[in-house]
Amino acid sequence: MSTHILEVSGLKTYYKTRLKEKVFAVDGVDFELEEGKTLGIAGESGCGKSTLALSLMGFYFPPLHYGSGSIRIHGNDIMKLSKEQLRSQVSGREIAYIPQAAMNALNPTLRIIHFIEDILKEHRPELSKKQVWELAAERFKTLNLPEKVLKSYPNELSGGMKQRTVIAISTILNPKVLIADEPTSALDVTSQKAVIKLMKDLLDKKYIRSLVFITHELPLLYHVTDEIMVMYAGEIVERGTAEQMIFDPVHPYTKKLMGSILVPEEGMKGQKLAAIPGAPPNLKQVPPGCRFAERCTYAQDECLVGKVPVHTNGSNQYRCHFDTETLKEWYAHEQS
Ligand SMILES: Nc1ncnc2c1ncn2[C@@H]1O[C@H](COP(=O)(O)OP(=O)(O)OP(=O)(O)O)[C@@H](O)[C@H]1O
Repeated sequence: MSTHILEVSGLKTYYKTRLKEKVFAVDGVDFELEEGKTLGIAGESGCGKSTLALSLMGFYFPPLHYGSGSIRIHGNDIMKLSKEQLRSQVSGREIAYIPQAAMNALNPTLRIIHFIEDILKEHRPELSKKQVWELAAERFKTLNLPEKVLKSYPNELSGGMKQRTVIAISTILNPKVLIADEPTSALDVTSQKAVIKLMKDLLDKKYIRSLVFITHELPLLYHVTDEIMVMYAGEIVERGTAEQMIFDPVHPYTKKLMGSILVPEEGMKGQKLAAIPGAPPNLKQVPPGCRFAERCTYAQDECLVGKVPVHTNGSNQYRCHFDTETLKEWYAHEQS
């Protein structure tokens, strides 16, 4: 039996602008996530990471539209459900999403317990107010968060505590998959570590079964995730184990992204995505052939036309016209 908790196949979603133009932000994405595993998603700004996260939740509200493809959680295609079924059966229970800057979106006039009461009122209506408090207090205790936070207002909490609180609230229903979009950005290093520890605790205690972690902080992905997927212009261009993606990337784009951290681990600290000359293509009108070709130093005429093959070598998959041997030869030549 498949141990895949999440299986995404041929997913295409797009924005429709006010001028009725389509922005193909997620353009044929396939991947699966095993139970108990953590997957990192990296890529430059605008490559479609957040749109993929929203799409996985089934959050299709204009201007975002579903095009085609399936999203299966434990084999059940959530795209076959109505909006109401998605809201009541999937969101928060099967899959939870913490958007970028979620901690700043908490209503400042409400105490933290209120947000938990709101969720449980909808999903566990049989619980009394006292039982909700007990459940919340127990959860906070096991996650090393002080119980008194439940009585606090959001603005009384530090940034790091607020973010950990948001994560605890979002996972109160024990969702199978948690998608965290840049959960550590804008936090100091100590708070980042506390947020990472909290997410590891959620997995260890089986409050969540799998984690999708979106971030620009490559060293974080290496330490937190089992696998990393790199997106470029709405597509997945490479996927592999965290170790392979950081230290032995195959796709020219991943190579450029990761190039700056091919140094001993200690040296990775503080590294961010390296700037790559040029800009990604306009997602309203994606070019034929390889989408990275214009910026790729290895591109040849054939890259500009035709379908780009996906190569599989063990756990590594990448989308490029060239085989691994050829690419590695070029890389070695460049270094010598
Ligand atoms: N509401 C919207 N309407 C039209 N286009 C949008 C909308 N939101 C995002 N886009 C476009 O969709 C594409 C993907 O954006 P998305 O925010 O998913 O990228 P991202 O990789 O998450 O970037 P970042 O790291 O900056 O959050 C971009 O071209 C962006 O301009």
